[in-house]
Amino acid sequence: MTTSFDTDQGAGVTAPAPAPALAARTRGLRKLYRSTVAVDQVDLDVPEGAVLGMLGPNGSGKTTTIRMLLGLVRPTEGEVELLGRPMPEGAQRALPDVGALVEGPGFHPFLSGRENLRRLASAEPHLSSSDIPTAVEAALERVGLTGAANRRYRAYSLGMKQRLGLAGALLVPRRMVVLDEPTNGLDPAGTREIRKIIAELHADGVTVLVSSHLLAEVEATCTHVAVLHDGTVVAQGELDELLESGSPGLLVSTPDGDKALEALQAGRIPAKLIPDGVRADLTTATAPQVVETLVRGGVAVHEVRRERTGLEDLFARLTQHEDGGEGLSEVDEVTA
Ligand SMILES: Nc1ncnc2c1ncn2[C@@H]1O[C@H](COP(=O)(O)OP(=O)(O)OP(=O)(O)O)[C@@H](O)[C@H]1O
Repeated sequence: MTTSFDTDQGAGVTAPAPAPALAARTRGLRKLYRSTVAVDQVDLDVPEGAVLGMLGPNGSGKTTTIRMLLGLVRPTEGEVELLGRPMPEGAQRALPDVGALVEGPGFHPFLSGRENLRRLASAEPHLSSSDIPTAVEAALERVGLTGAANRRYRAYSLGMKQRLGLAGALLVPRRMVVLDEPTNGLDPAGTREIRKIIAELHADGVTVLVSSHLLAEVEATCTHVAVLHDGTVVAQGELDELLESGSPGLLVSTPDGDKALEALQAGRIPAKLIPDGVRADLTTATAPQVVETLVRGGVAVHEVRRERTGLEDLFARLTQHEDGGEGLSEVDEVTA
């Protein structure tokens, strides 16, 4: 099942909204490793300015998709477009505007963090050599590595290596930043810093694509989400819409609970009493119909909001294995 939220939903009532500009898109993307299908028929849309969380259990194809987006892996079939350029052919034009933190960045083990970053900076087409020292120091500062900048890379902890990779992604202002499991190996303070950096990038209008198997991380930082399972996208869209779509309930706060229940029942809308009002079922009625029914029935409606599914429930439902197991391990659930 693929749940997508096209902007032209509801066409026929009003003119369809223009499709959002996409910072990245894939169509019919497929990657085979011998007989292993790593990614299958993936149509991914990354709207410009979004923070899109790519969620999926281990082995669901997140890293392979990201690698194909960045032109690091050639698709077996399908199309990839990054900042309007076909990949991997357009890599030279697209990549200078894309900062990426992907597994195993090629840092030199015997050079310090700072020296590694300087080497990386010298390969940045958007950075003149006179600006390299300032850009390197700013990036080190931003990821909290200034104090450890003179230590050799091989002496870095996993978290420090992640931070250095992130510093590389942030050396120059980018149009898009792609982060594959950025909080891997980071302690809670490091995780919070990553969230802050993602929020800053978002505020600056940068598109962020971040893969994660940590639901809380995605729920806290992302505007959009794409859920992968066994190499396919099983849901994608705005996070809020996705969460609301999972639960067809409208929560109505009212001091007239009994009266509200009576009015809804008379209107054949299934409902039940909840502590501060009623919950109306939206499988047969729309939210405006519920409100209209209540107002016509003389019910004082104080507040109306859609019931939201937790991302954890939604994710479990979408990635449930046929054997009944869920996509998350116990460790993940504890960490999330
Ligand atoms: N280089 C490769 N050679 C062979 N198989 C691969 C290779 N890279 C990935 N795969 C396989 O493709 C599938 C998808 O892997 P991928 O790393 O993209 O998933 P993922 O969602 O990023 O997983 P994780 O969260 O564990 O990093 C897995 O079955 C994996 O074993």
